[in-house]
Amino acid sequence: MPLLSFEDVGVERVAARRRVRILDRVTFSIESGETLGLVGESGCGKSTLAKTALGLIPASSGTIRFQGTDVTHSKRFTRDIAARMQMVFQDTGSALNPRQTILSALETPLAVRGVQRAVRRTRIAEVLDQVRLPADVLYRHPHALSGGQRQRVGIARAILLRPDLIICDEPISSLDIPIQAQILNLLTDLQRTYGLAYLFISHDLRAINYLSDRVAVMYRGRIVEILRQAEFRSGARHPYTRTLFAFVPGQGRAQAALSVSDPSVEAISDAGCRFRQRCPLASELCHRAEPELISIGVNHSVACHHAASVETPAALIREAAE
Ligand SMILES: Nc1ncnc2c1ncn2[C@@H]1O[C@H](COP(=O)(O)OP(=O)(O)OP(=O)(O)O)[C@@H](O)[C@H]1O
Repeated sequence: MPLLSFEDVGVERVAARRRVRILDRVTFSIESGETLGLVGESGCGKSTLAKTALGLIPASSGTIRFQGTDVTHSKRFTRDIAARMQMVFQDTGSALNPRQTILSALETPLAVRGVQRAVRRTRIAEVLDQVRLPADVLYRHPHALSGGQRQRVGIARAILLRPDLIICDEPISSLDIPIQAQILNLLTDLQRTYGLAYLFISHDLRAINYLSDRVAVMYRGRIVEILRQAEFRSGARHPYTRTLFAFVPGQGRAQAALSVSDPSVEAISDAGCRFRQRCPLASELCHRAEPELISIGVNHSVACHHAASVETPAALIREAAE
């Protein structure tokens, strides 16, 4: 049984008095202890997906299950499930209350669950040690800490209740490069200690590659490909996934492809493939019908009419070498 699963999940919001579809038939699952990387350009719906998983944004359609329990509607989102699914945010500053000391930020989730004071203090000392923060941070306020230290506090708070899944939404993008590497290593160590699963959302393809077992690629509100990390670079079938790595090894242009923001939401309601305007393979069929996300192998699904016929980057590289 997967830890978390989305089946055909849709999210609609009202913007400028119009209903817009932000997530469209999103389907994926995360197994216990694995890391699913989620990548896609700005505005494609990654944060919305994260908040929907946590019950913070209601799904308009589809089914969300956590360890087999249907949690699509927030009423089913019990305190127990909320404890087992935690989040680490991008913005280390606003994720913590500026008026609260770190001790109070870490004590509150335990106190509301009725954990005794002495047990709370022992657990807080334990998680501080695990995120490699000195005990004196407890008496400071968030503004007195560096960005990296604040993110460690965010991670400490996320592991306090021993969750099964942590959703990390761009957890390193506001940090300096050396600190980013430390946080990635910390996440890896904690995964081993707790048997954690991560949904790891990032624009940083190197971070995605470093941490993920599988990678889900999102484009304008839909998951267009899911594949094993080992195949992300060389076995991708969707033309959008392939553009992400079209310019390796420098990766600069790939990052540019990820930061393009053209989520013109109206286009989502069109009948055809949402990537067709940017796709070198677009055919008449792509203009007419939206491709479904279908399995094309072990741990590999793709939503492209031409997935079976296109050469993978690995094949193209081999061809060029011959
Ligand atoms: N409350 C809302 N009402 C209407 N539209 C919204 C709302 N929240 C987000 N959107 C729109 O939904 C789309 C997806 O937003 P979301 O923040 O999930 O994208 P993202 O992939 O996380 O982007 P980024 O990488 O920049 O954080 C965007 O076009 C955004 O403008």
